[in-house]
Order: sequence, then C-alpha cells, then structure tokens
Amino acid sequence: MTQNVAVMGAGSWGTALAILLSKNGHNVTLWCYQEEERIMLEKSRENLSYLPGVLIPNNIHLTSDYEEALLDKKIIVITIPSKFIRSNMEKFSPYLKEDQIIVNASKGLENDTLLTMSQVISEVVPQCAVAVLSGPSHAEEVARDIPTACVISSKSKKVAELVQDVFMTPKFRVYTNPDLIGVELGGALKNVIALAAGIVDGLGFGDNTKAALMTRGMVEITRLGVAMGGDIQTFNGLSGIGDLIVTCTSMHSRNRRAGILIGQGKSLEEALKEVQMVVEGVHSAKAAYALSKKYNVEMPIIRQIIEVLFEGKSPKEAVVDLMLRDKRSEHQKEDIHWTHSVSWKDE
Ligand SMILES: NC(=O)C1=CN([C@@H]2O[C@H](COP(=O)(O)OP(=O)(O)OC[C@H]3O[C@@H](n4cnc5c(N)ncnc54)[C@H](O)[C@@H]3O)[C@@H](O)[C@H]2O)C=CC1
Ligand SMILES: O=C(CO)COP(=O)(O)O
Repeated sequence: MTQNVAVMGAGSWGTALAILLSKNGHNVTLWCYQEEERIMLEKSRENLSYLPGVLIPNNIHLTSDYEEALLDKKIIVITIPSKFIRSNMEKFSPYLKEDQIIVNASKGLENDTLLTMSQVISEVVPQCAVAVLSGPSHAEEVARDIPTACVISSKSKKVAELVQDVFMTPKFRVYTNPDLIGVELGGALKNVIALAAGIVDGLGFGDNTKAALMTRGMVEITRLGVAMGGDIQTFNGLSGIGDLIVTCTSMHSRNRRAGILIGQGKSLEEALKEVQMVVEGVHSAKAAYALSKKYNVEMPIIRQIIEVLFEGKSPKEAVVDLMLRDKRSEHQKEDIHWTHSVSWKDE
C-alpha cells in the first residue's frame, strides 16, 4: 500500500532511505536540516556532501520546513544524528498526531539520560507509536540497490508489520523483531566496537587481532544488552552480530575509518575532522561505559576505548592492557544464563 512518508534528515542514511522508499512506490518528502542543504540537493538532485554519485529521483519532494514535511504523513523516518534527536523531536512534537508512526533509523544512546533513541522519542512524542529500523546497512550500498537485510522492531506487532511492508523490497529484506531494547542496543553499541576494530587496523595488527576484538566485543554487547532486558537471539541476529560484522569490516563505516586514523596516531579531533560525517561511536562510548557501571557488567574493551578517546591513552597501550588482563575461562558465570524471551505487547 502506498504511504505518505517523511524522512527527517538528509545525510547519507536519510538520502538512501528516501530513495529506497520512493522506488518502493511511496510518496516521499525528504526534510533537510538546513536550507543550504536543500538548495544543493535540489540543484544537483544528488547529495554531493554525504552520498555522491547517487541520483535523487525527481519524485522525492525536498523541503527544509519541518511543519510541511510532517503534515499528513503516516510514516515519519528519523535519520538525524542521535545527539540532535531530542532537540529536533521537541520542535516536531506539536505537529505530530496519534495516527502517525515514527520510525527511528539512527543508532545511538543519549549521554545525559542513558536512554535509547526510541525511549527519547517516546518521551518527547508520547502521542505516536515508535518503531526502530536497524541492521547491517551502509547507505552507500542501500542507495545502489545492493541486497541488504534489516530488522524492524516495535512494542507493537501490528506497527512492526506495517513498517516492514513499507520498507520491504526485493533488494531490501526486512525482518520483524519484538525485542526493541535489544535491537537498539545492538545498533548503538556496535559503533563503539567498530571504533576499536578500526584502531587495531590502524595500528597495523592482523586478522587474528580483529577477530578477537570483534568476538569479545560481541560478548560485551550481549552482556550489557541482556542485563538491560534484551534477548540473546537479537544479538545473534542482524542488529547484533550482523551489524557488528559490516561496521567492523567495511571501508564505508565512519566509525571504523575514525578508528583507523586514531590507530595511525591522529587525535580524536583530527580523526573526526577528516571523516567529516557523523561518528556515533564516540558519543555512545560514554553512555555504554556509564551503562556498564549502572548494570554492573564487565566491558573491558569499552573501558579501553574511553581511555583512548578521552583520557589520552595510547592505542598500543590499550591493546597491551587488554591482552594482559587476568587469565580466565571463556564461559563466565554471569554469561551463562542468557535466556530472556521477549514478546510483542499486543499479542
Ligand atoms: N550512513 C549510514 O550508512 C547509516 C547511518 N545510520 C545512522 O543514521 C544516523 C544519521 O547518520 P548519517 O545520515 O549517516 O549522517 P551524515 O553524517 O551522513 O549526515 C549528517 C546529517 O545531520 C544533519 N545535521 C547536522 N546538525 C544537525 C542538527 N543539529 N539537527 C538535525 N540535523 C543535523 C546534517 O545536515 C546532515 O544531513 C546516525 O545515527 C547513523 O548511525 C544508520 C544506518 C546506516
Ligand atoms: O550503521 C551502519 C551500518 O549498518 C553505519 O555505520 P557507520 O556509522 O560506522 O558508517
């Protein structure tokens, strides 16, 4: 069924999703944060800053007026960097009605509150149902119709299935998942591990090091995720291991690219300047570390990332400290009882 959709945020992900949704037959409006951004997109029908080389179809309506973008849209897709989501949702909220569905596609955590993005959105816009899109999906590939599989989660099965239909194409396969917290944590936390994976690449270590980092990173994500109510199946799925693999191994990943630069000796500021796009893992690292303390969960890689990013520790020293931790079994007592099961609210 054709829907009226607004995509809020014209960075690389918003542009790619707007293209996907318009090719899927929906009426799409793409909201640009700044008027200059809209003018650039309108002029070239290409997002030269964030997604060069991909044509933006003429049937995508571009606007920098959020009131106009939100009016009469059934689906509102949020692709704004996570640290700006609360302030933007506060602006949008007066124009959002009960029958509209918000789909958050951004991956991050709020530092001050330690909330996930869907929790922030539900707090600011309690009148709307919220769903989350996550999974291994670089904008550069989705925009070029490269086969991709993702997950839609929501507290409501009805909402999840409606949104699944909106996004699903022969090139973009969408699964539903009732585990909202697990899906969101998988998407946000893998960015921090991808920074670490980039750092070991930048240091010039090998495939063994990277495999160890990714595997032990996944253990940390799962430990925290399960402690916060997530389901282990989610962390073994597209929004867990799937997104970790793509982000830790792809040159499209901004988190990995920033990590490589830091591993090569650049400062955090220099790395962010060079990448020029959003590097969510830098913001989520602090929240992840605070959550590990709050839930009393051991996350040694996250701890080292904090020291490297914000406390001046050398990446080499961080790797040495991880390798020299006390010897132990791979099967820790706290990791054994991973048996939550999450279900839909409306079933
Ligand atoms: N790029 C990708 O492949 C994917 C990105 N995501 C997530 O999507 C979210 C957005 O990322 P990208 O589109 O990649 O970012 P980007 O770096 O490509 O673009 C950033 C966008 O944020 C806008 N912006 C800057 N300040 C703003 C403010 N104060 N308020 C609102 N917008 C502002 C810029 O105008 C620009 O359009 C992130 O959470 C990211 O993790 C998720 C899946 C894939
Ligand atoms: O989430 C992503 C792919 O699934 C994008 O990752 P980066 O933000 O590291 O580019």
